[in-house]
Amino acid sequence: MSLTGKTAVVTGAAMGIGRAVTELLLQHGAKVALLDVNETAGKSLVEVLDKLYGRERTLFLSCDVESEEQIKAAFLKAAETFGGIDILFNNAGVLNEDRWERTVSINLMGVIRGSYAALEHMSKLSGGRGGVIINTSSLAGLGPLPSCPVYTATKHAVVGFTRAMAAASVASGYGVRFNALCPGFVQTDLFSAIESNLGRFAHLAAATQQLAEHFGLVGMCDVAEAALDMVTDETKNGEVFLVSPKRKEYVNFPSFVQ
Ligand SMILES: NC(=O)C1=CN([C@@H]2O[C@H](COP(=O)(O)OP(=O)(O)OC[C@H]3O[C@@H](n4cnc5c(N)ncnc54)[C@H](O)[C@@H]3O)[C@@H](O)[C@H]2O)C=CC1
Ligand SMILES: CC/C=C\CC(=O)/C=C/C=C\C=C\C=C\[C@@H](O)[C@@H](O)C/C=C\CCC(=O)O
Repeated sequence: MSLTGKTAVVTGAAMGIGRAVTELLLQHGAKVALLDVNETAGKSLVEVLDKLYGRERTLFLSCDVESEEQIKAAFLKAAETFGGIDILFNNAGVLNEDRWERTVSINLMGVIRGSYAALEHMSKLSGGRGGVIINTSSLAGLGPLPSCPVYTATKHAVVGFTRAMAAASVASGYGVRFNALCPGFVQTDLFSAIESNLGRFAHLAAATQQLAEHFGLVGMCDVAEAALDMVTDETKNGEVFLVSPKRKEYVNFPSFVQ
């Protein structure tokens, strides 16, 4: 799948992994609607991107993925501006074990809200032209992090939701692929703020720091390239891409259907 002329929506696009994916999508010819709750960061990034790629290929929309209303409005504006939506990257996420309901609302419910709102524009059953949705999970979506059980739960749930939606899409004829991205530790603001966000598990911060040292940091470019692979390879549906310093691979899950 060529990205030239395609329209992508990226949530949490203003910083970190979302910014890296946004820039890679633009480099490959896509138009990108950048959605983020951080208006200052979003607007200053778009100023930079406009100089590199032209004003007609980017659009910043202030959007809190905790709000279905804001998601729907942003997706409608993106579709009206660029003539439809082909790619959605549900990337916005936080790690906060103290404010754990908000963590669930953003990391899991935000992915569900975004996926369902995007299908209104992307599904072939509702006049869309199909496409692909990439949901950002984590290596913590494949194995537990004792220092952040709620974050772990949201990321495991994103994997399960993505794989189920991939099957539902085939069975329903949406024409929309669903894949999950599972990065290891990446040097971003989220990663930098871990120790102050572990809440009742703050006493486990050292163990998590040791785990990060054990795994090492994965490069932002490697993460973005993995996301791009799941976008452009039209054979990928229901796939989970693990990206850590030592492993860049699609995960094989056991089948329990006898
Ligand atoms: N940094 C890491 O080690 C890893 C991060 N991830 C995941 O990658 C995704 C991006 O995280 P990072 O780039 O590391 O974090 P980051 O903190 O650098 O960027 C997150 C972006 O999401 C935005 N955001 C936060 N809450 C939002 C909301 N309610 N609505 C809209 N935008 C919102 C922030 O303003 C920010 O621009 C998250 O889902 C995170 O769980 C996954 C694996 C590893
Ligand atoms: C703390 C989260 C930091 C950044 C966000 C993120 O999603 C990063 C995830 C990176 C790696 C996750 C690794 C998960 C590993 C698990 O499968 C188990 O191997 C960990 C088991 C024990 C951890 C030891 C401990 O923390 O006590």
